[in-house]
Amino acid sequence: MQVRDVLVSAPGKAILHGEHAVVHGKVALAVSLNLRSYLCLKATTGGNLCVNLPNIDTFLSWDLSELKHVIPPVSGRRDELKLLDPDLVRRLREFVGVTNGNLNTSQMATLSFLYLYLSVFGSGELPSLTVSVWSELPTGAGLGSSAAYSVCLAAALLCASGAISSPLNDWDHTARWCQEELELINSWAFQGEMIIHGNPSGVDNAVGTWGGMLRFLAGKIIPLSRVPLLRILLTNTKVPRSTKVLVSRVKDKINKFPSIMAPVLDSVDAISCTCEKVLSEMTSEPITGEHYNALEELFDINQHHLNVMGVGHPALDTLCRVTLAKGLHSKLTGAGGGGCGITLLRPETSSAVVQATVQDLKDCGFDCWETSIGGPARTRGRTRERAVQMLRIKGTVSMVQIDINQWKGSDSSHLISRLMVFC
Ligand SMILES: Nc1ncnc2c1ncn2[C@@H]1O[C@H](COP(=O)(O)OP(=O)(O)O)[C@@H](O)[C@H]1O
Ligand SMILES: C[C@@](O)(CCOP(=O)(O)O)CC(=O)O
Ligand SMILES: [Mg+2]
Repeated sequence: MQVRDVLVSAPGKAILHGEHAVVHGKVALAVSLNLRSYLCLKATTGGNLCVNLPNIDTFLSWDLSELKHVIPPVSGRRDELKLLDPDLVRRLREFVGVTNGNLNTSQMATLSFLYLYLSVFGSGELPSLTVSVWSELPTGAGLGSSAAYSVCLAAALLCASGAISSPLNDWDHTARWCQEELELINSWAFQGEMIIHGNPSGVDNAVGTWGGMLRFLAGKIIPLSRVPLLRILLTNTKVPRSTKVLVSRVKDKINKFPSIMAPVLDSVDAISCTCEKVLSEMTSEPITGEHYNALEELFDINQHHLNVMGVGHPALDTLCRVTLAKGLHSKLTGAGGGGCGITLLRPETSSAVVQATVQDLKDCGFDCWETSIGGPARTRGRTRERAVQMLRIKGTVSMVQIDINQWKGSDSSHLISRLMVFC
């Protein structure tokens, strides 16, 4: 079978409000980050399937003749992508040697890769491929690395199989797919997330696919096109955690104390809606200190709710305390239990204060960096460099034709060269 070589990229995300509650049908607001995952897929002739995942030290290869036996006898192309094929999952778990118990980092990534590969190609001849994925995102830290990984896999495999187009644009060395193709990528990425998370809401893969800021409610995705540019700090406490474990911990708590937890989830829903309203006001009227006061208070209230849900961590408490000492407000982002937090910076926050805060957080052993989210994200009518830069901010999943010179001197150059080793 003739497959196309593909290089794709998808962004990570930060959740402003609604993590966990979104799994239970409440509103979440999430936004793409200018940290991305990259995937290089190459057709080979060796009769095997190789996967290189340098972020998690996983380098594997299988004979296609062995893999063929994993495909269930009645497996065909499935159009219903809201549920996993239980027979294929069982066979794959046997194949990778975990029939019961939790999967580790490498097994989760391998299983979701093999699941998507066999689902996309299983009804025909299996192609010989080498797939390499590399990410700028910390893995398992709340910035949606699993979703960016799943979106890249879905986009690349669908593209290689010819199920979606490969519309490369010479002008900005990137290309985006049409809405129908993006919906297909998103629903396959959701399958990958189901293997990694167990019970994902779908918000992370939606941001990985469409980028920008989204309102997400029970599978419904509404892009928020008018949002102010916000300066933030992202802090990685480096405390490892697993989204799957935390999501199931919250579910247990809801089952144990339904009448106590329901109002908490409702309150988080109201926080997301209030935040959306404040953000919208900030684009339609002059921005005042009151807007920032409201955003800060919403962060504080939500952080308390997340502690009530049982997804806080002493390291996240430290983050909140250290930033508050400088007058800045923080909350965890993503599944919590460690991982990353987000701190809102006000327009008047001086670079001296930012630098001192970053230093204090580094002194706690955390990684911390300033970035921005939201803002206008149009790429049309700009120079190529600006377009590439804006695409990183806007963050839709895209095909990328990497010209290594383009990245020379940028922070990403060494990262991209590392990826190129595997391509
Ligand atoms: N670059 C990557 N390469 C391979 N697997 C990845 C990569 N990024 C994420 N993953 C998979 O996603 C899992 C982390 O997902 P999760 O616990 O949801 O955290 P996150 O907040 O980063 O999404 C990892 O254990 C791994 O299986
Ligand atoms: C906790 C949750 O709301 C977000 C998880 O994000 P992350 O995997 O921690 O980046 C789960 C979900 O929405 O599927
Ligand atoms: Mg995840």
